[in-house]
Amino acid sequence: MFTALSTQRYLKHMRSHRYLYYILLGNCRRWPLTYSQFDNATMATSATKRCLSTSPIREPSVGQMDVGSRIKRVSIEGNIAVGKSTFARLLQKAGQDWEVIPEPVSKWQNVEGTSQTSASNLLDMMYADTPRWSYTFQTFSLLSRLRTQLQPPPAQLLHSSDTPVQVYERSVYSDRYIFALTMFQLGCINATEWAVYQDWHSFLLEQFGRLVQLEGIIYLRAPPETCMTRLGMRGREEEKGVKLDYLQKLHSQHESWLIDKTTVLHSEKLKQLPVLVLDAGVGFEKDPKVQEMLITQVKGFFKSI
Ligand SMILES: Nc1ncnc2c1ncn2[C@@H]1O[C@H](COP(=O)(O)OP(=O)(O)O)[C@@H](O)[C@H]1O
Ligand SMILES: Nc1nc2c(ncn2[C@H]2C[C@H](O)[C@@H](COP(=O)(O)O)O2)c(=O)[nH]1
Repeated sequence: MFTALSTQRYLKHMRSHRYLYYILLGNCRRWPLTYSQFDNATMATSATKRCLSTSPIREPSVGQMDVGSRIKRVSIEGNIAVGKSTFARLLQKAGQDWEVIPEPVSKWQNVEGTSQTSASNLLDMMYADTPRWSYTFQTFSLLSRLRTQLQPPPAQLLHSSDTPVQVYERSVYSDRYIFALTMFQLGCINATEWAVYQDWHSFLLEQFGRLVQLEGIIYLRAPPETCMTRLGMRGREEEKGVKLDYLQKLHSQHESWLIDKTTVLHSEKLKQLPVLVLDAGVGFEKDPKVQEMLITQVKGFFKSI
């Protein structure tokens, strides 16, 4: 994460960004919980303690930073219902040195209200009236992804002797280059909203610099028709109106960004990011042999980046 920064430069960087960092991370809530925290009941207590803690954010100590600099960060990208969460759970089970952090969908489904207002389901609102709510949705999804990517690694990764990796389900990059861009191209975000969103995005990423950079991307690739079938199987209430042509559009957007490299990106580093393309069309859920093959590819990729 901080490979090119010396400890001193890193400390200076953290100090100069402390204000923004505190605003975004608030009172040290790890948000959202990781898959291992979801899955492993024995970790629930410590996860809850971490989430409820009102102590300052978990900034790594100087000693931790040397180890922290070894931690790699990778995002899992792919179409809606391609199997990212399923694959993420598989990764979490396979690697003790991997922390897999889910997409904060539940936060979008339950935007906290105030004393005067009740909570709202922004995901539902976005699908129900896409032109009205897309810009609001993108600003909130960007903020929540930024929070996710800024979470310092847990101690277990800092003390790892192997290849520690933080794996995010989607990223601030897919927020812009897949969804916000698609919404703009579909006319659901107007030119002014698109300009404002991009300005925010560029500014925040510039401010946070290396803290939100990735070392690699895993692209789960499958035909949109497969995703449509899986979306139906999952049966998420808010997605009932999603049509195949929307998934086809998102598929093309992923292909332009990660395969054809024709998407106009704001950073050279992002263009050079290594991408592991995995065939997610195969049914790996109940096939231990396919799972093993996928994990082997992922391990090789993590070592290579
Ligand atoms: N490789 C796969 N083969 C068959 N079904 C899958 C596969 N991966 C996921 N699924 C199923 O597809 C649906 C969507 O998967 P999910 O992991 O929630 O997708 P995503 O996180 O990409 O939206 C779920 O019902 C899941 O059980
Ligand atoms: N308009 C947007 N929709 C988004 C974005 N990120 C996720 N989503 C939607 C797509 C799904 O309905 C749901 C969760 O995604 P999964 O692929 O994990 O099932 O949220 C976004 O940035 N913009």
